[in-house]
Formats: sequence, structure tokens, C-alpha cells
Amino acid sequence: MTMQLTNLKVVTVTLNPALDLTGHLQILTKGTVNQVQHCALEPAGKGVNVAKVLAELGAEVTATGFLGVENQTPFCQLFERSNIKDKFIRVQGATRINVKLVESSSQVSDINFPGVSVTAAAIVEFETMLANLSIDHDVFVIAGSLPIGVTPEQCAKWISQLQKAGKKVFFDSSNAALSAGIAVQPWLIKPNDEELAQWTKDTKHAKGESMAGKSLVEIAQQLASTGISNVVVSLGADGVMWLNHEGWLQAKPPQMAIVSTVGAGDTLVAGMCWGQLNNWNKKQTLGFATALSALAVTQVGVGVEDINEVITMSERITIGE
Ligand SMILES: Nc1ncnc2c1ncn2[C@@H]1O[C@H](COP(=O)(O)OP(=O)(O)O)[C@@H](O)[C@H]1O
Ligand SMILES: O=P(O)(O)OC[C@H]1O[C@](O)(COP(=O)(O)O)[C@@H](O)[C@@H]1O
Repeated sequence: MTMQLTNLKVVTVTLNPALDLTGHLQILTKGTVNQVQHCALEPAGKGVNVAKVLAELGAEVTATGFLGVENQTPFCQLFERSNIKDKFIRVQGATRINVKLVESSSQVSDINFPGVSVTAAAIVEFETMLANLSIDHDVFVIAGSLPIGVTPEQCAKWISQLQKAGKKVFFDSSNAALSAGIAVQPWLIKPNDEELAQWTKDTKHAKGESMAGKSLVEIAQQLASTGISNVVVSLGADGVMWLNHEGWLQAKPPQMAIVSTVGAGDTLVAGMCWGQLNNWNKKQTLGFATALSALAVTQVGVGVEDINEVITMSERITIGE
């Protein structure tokens, strides 16, 4: 754990958390019986993962969203253990279990389930919670997919309200939620290359203009021109590209021994957020966040195993414009 250099307070929002069931097996063969060699079941979901990493770095973290009452114990234990303030709205039913099958080649197959059903009453409760948290918190990380009952437009409205209240919103989602969120200009977005390509396809349909053949750089530039202050594109083993008012910065990690890539994106978001909470400059933030996420692929689940390792890894990240 390290010391945070500002007193900025962060909230992570996980509208659709998950228990991640990770199974390691030699090769996954569709349509046959596959034997898992070892497995782990961990409380997760994008915002929960970001909260865990931030808390382990030393941030004061509050987590909210919707949590099923039937299987909440592992989440409650995590919040207790990691000193994360639990402001989740409880809903009927069980939080989804997402299955991650990791082959010995390190290829991961993700099977992500839809999640709990959120009622209109729970949404009202959540909106009250968000309004209360926005009184004395500065940075909001909204991450992950939407559960049944929450629309992309509602999610976009929450981003918009927080931004209007002067909060910095980090937004990491996909598909329709990403498109709706992009339209209201969060302070930072972190699509991966696939999500960005998908957004490109969606906007082509929505606006009737062709983005076909555009490079990731051009697409990111177009996003920045709509008023998104920070466009961070994650590129797996190829690292990260970050566009803001200072221009482009790119980071490339060294080759890592991969155990599981699940959670690497969330760890990158946490690292970017930690840079903001410490008021670091762009290079320091990107170097640290890339190192943190590169180390995340060497473990199952997220978390900061050794801060000294992160600092040493930061020195091995190649940064360029
Ligand atoms: N194989 C890898 N080797 C080193 N770093 C990696 C690897 N895969 C991911 N990372 C790091 O984690 C970040 C997020 O991973 P990525 O797969 O792009 O995101 P997502 O999980 O959202 O799809 C990357 O930008 C990179 O810094
Ligand atoms: O909310 P979504 O988009 O369904 O994704 C949820 C899944 O993503 C994760 O948060 C991991 O995300 P990343 O690999 O992108 O960091 C898992 O813990 C979880 O099962």
C-alpha cells in the first residue's frame, strides 16, 4: 500500500457485478466434456475489480451498484477485507457467475451471463445513493455491462448528471452502453481495440456515415473531437494508447508470462484513476497504469501483490509519442 497524495475521493459503480469462476484446462474443445485442472471463484465485475485495486494501492474507495442478495457473502467479505465502503443496492436474486476458461496456451474464453433483474424501485434507490455520494466524492468510475432493467440511456443520464456536478467520470463499458455513454462525453473512456471497432460499426449505422477503413488512431481522434477529454485504448500485449489535450502517448509493456488476462483492463482503469488521485503527470500515470495491468496478467483475478514489483515494472515500460 502507498499514500495517496491528494484527498480526492473515489466511487466505483458496478451496475452488473459478477462472481468470476476461472477454470484452467489444457485445451478447450467445444461440444465435448472438458476437465478443469484447477479453479477459483472470486467476487468481481469491472467496478468491483477497480475498487479492489484502488483500495490495495491506498485509496479510500466506496463501491456501489446492484448486488443480488442470494450470493452476496463473497462480495461482503471482499469489501470488509479490502476496506471498501459498501454502498451497493441489494436486489432480489443472485449475482451472475461469469465463467472464464483459461487454456495452457493462455487463450481465455469468457462466458459472461446477463445478471440480475433490477426493478424500478431499486433504480430509484440507486439514484438517491448516487446523488448522496456525489456530495462529497470527486471521481466516479462507472464500469461494466448493464443488468436487466437498466437501459443505456439511464446509464448515460447518470454519467451526464455526475459530469454536470463537476465530477470526473471514468467510463468503461461495451456495446450499446458504450455508445450511449460516449454520446454524453465522460471525462475518460477506456475501450479495448475490439470495443472501439464495435462502436465504429454502431455509429456508422446510427449516423449514416462510414467509419470503415479508419485506423484506431483516427477513431480515437474522432472521439476526442466530440469532447471526451481522455481516450485510452487498450491493446492487450501491445500496451496502451492515450489521447488527451497534450496529444498522444503510447506505452508498451515487456513480454509477460501470462496466467490469465481477465481483469487486466480493469487494472489499467484503476491505474489511470490512481494517477488522477495523485495528480501525477501523463507519463507517470501511463507508465504506472501499464505496469500495473501488465503484472495483472501474471495472476488470477486482480490485486496488487507487491507495490515494489509495480514500481520496478514501470521502469520497463516503453513510453513514446
Ligand atoms: N499479454 C499481455 N502482456 C502484457 N500486458 C498486457 C497483456 N494483456 C493485457 N495487458 C495489459 O493490460 C491492459 C488491458 O488489457 P486489454 O486486454 O487490452 O483490456 P481488456 O481486458 O479491457 O480487453 C493492456 O493495455 C496492457 O497494458
Ligand atoms: O460487465 P461485463 O462487461 O459483462 O464484464 C464483466 C467481466 O469483466 C471483468 O470485470 C474482467 O474485465 P477485464 O478483463 O476487461 O478487465 C470480469 O471480472 C467480469 O466477469
